Amino acid sequence: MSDTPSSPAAPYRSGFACFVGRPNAGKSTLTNALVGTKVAITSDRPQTTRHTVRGIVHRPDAQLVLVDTPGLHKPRTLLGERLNDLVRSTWAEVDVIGFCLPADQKLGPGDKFIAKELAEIKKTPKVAIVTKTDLVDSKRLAEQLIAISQLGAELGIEWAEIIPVSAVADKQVGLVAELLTKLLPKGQPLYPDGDLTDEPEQIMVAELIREAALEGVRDELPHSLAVVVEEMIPREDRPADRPLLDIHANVYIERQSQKAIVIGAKGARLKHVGTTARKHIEALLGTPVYLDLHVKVAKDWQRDPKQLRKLGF
Ligand SMILES: Nc1nc2c(ncn2[C@@H]2O[C@H](COP(=O)(O)OP(=O)(O)OP(=O)(O)O)[C@@H](O)[C@H]2O)c(=O)[nH]1
Repeated sequence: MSDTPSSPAAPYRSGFACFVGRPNAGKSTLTNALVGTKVAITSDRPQTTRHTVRGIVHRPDAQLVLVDTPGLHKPRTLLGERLNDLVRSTWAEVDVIGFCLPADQKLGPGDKFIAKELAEIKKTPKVAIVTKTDLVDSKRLAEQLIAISQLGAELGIEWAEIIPVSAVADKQVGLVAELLTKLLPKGQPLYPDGDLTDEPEQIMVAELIREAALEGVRDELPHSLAVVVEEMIPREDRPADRPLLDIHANVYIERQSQKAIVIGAKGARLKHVGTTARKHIEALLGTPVYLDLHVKVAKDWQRDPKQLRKLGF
C-alpha cells in the first residue's frame, strides 16, 4: 500500500456511503475515480446492506463501501412515492451521504428538491461535493460554494463538509475519500482486503457485455439475452508491464432470428458490442483485455430450468 500510513492511534473505520444528485451530476465518474485501481468491484452484498455495491475504496485506515441508490423522483404515482420511500430508507441506512452538485451549473429546482428531502434525514452526515471543477474558474467555483452553503442554511442542513473535486482532472479525489472515511464508524473491514474471487468479477464482466449487447436493441431483445463468461485467463508469456487478460464469453439468445440482430450486417454490430464492452471491462479490471465473444442460440432458455441454471439464474 502506497498511501500515507495512518497514525497508530487512528482507529480503523468502515462503512457505507452513497452519492446522490440529479442526473449528470457526476456521481458515476466520481465513484469510478474513487475506486480507481484499488477497487474491488463486487456484486456481493454483505449481510448489512440490501443495496448494490458499486465499489469499495480500500485504505490502510478505512474501508469505504459505495452503494447505489435509485434516483429520487418528483412523485406523480403511487409507485413513484414508494420508490422515494426506498430512497429515503437507503439514505437513513448509510453512514454518509455525498450530495453531488456540478460546479458548472447554477443550483436548480432539481438540486433543491433533493436537498429538501435530504434535510428530512437528520441523523446521516451529509457532505456537499462540488463536481466538475475543471470546467469553471475560481470565481464561479467560489459562487457555487457560497450558494451551497446558503442552501444548507435555508433548509437546516448542516454540511459535514463542502468539497470541490474534479474526477476527470483527478483533483481532490483523494481528499473526498479521506473526508468521507472520517465520517464512518469505527469498525472492522466489511470485505476482504483487495483480493476477490473470480466469480463476482465474472458476473460484473458478463453484465458489462450484456449492457453493450442490448444498447440500441433493448426493445427487440427485451429479456432474451444472457451472457456467460466461460473463462478469464491471463495470457502467458507476456512481459510483466504488458499483461493481457483473455476473456471468453458466450452471448445467448433464444431464437435464431435474434442472432442476426446481435451480430449485425457482416458482424459489424457484434464487433461494436465487443469494443464497447472491452473498454468498460478494461476500466473495471484495470488491465488490457482480449475479448472473445460468441453468439449462441439457447432455445427458449427462459422457460427451461436446466438452461436457466447454466446461465446463472
Ligand atoms: N469535465 C468534467 N466532466 C465530468 C466530471 N465528472 C463527470 N463529468 C461528465 O459529466 C457527465 C455525467 O457524469 P456521470 O458521472 O455519468 O453523472 P451521474 O451523476 O452518474 O449521472 P446519472 O447516471 O445520469 O445520474 C459525463 O459526461 C461525465 O464525463 C468532471 O470532473 N469533469
